[in-house]
Amino acid sequence: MADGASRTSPNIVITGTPGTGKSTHAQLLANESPIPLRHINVGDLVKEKGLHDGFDEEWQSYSVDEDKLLDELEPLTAEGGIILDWHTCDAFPERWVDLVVVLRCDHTKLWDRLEKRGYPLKKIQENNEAEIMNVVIDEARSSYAEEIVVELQSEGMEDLEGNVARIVQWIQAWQNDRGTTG
Ligand SMILES: Nc1ncnc2c1ncn2[C@@H]1O[C@H](COP(=O)(O)OP(=O)(O)O)[C@@H](O)[C@H]1O
Repeated sequence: MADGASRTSPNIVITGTPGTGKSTHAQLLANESPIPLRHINVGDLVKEKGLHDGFDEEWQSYSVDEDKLLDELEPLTAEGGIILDWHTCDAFPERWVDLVVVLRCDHTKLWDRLEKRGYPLKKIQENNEAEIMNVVIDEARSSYAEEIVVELQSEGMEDLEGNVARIVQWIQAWQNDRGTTG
């Protein structure tokens, strides 16, 4: 069974309330990483591969079939070098994951981002409240070892660039620790 010790590239989860900047971070990280990383937008994968039990009109979201999702992701994560971009993280087994980045954003900024995205008011309120109530960071801390969970602010471009530079440094250190560089 593949675990962190057998991977030559790390698997990185980028999580956070919708609108905190997961996809933006994941794309920049995939571009700037010293090793090839594949960005998987889990929400898009669920839609493309039909890994759900239908669309919930009230909440404007898919009811994800987690068993199907995990079966789809298992062989990909076994190889390593994956960025998992999703608004929740506790479904992913600990053995898959080397680093969990939880993005945070001031709730008024988040509200504006979600409004621009055209979300219905109910969905904006739900997500805004989740950010205020620390839902995703609490979930990450209760699902993974403390030392692999990193909480980062994502409010401006300087945050984005600094966060990605920090994750790149972490990747280099991860490789050095395992003697997989060069
Ligand atoms: N650190 C940041 N600085 C400025 N704008 C950001 C930042 N992070 C995200 N955004 C903007 O917020 C919006 C939502 O970002 P996105 O990456 O799609 O979020 P998520 O994947 O978490 O739903 C986008 O318009 C993006 O450009």
